[in-house]
Amino acid sequence: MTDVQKSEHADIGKVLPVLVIEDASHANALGDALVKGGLRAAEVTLRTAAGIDAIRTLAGRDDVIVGAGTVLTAEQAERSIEAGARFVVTPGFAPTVVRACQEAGVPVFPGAATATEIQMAVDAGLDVVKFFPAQQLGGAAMIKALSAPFRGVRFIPTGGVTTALIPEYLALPAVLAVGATAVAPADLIAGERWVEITTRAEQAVAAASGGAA
Ligand SMILES: O=C(O)C(=O)C[C@H](O)[C@H](O)COP(=O)(O)O
Repeated sequence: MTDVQKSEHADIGKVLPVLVIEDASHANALGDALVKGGLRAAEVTLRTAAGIDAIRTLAGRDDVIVGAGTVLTAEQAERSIEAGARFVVTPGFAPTVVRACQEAGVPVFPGAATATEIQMAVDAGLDVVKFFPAQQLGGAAMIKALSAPFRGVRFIPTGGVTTALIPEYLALPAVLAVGATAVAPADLIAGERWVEITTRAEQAVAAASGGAA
């Protein structure tokens, strides 16, 4: 693994909002809402056509660390990185995508749901995986079990992670951060409900630091 990757792990913080943005013109107001709520990293999914433009907009800000999510192909990884993505997240493990990110020197957090997939990530030189879909796979108990043989691996559980579940996941030393759409759900973004998103961000930050969810 590269030094770049290691040194950037901490930059995503403890809570990574997973964003589904339908209209790229929402990106800046959304960035403001998240930053105001105490979050600085965000994963913009490529589930929507606006994803790349939203990444480009957020990458232009020095108060936001933006990554790309739902990256399924090497070409999407390259386009995201060209748009300014500082990290790449994938739902499963694709060697071509991992390689494209490594060649670009950009951290990649591939999805892993089984010991075999974690082992593939380790074999590719990685030490951080997205554990997806976390809650459906057995949640914190499953990560605890999987982390026993993979001592150096850190997990970003994502999928079904509510604010109330954040403390349980972050209590595990193997958990680097949690990912969730719950901080800024697509309907709140589309409805431009920035105050509510800031409140949700604040609640997530409080939950992550051991305060009330
Ligand atoms: O499209 C992707 O690759 C993803 O990023 C999947 C998301 O991480 C989860 O769907 C988030 O799950 P929820 O927080 O339960 O909504």
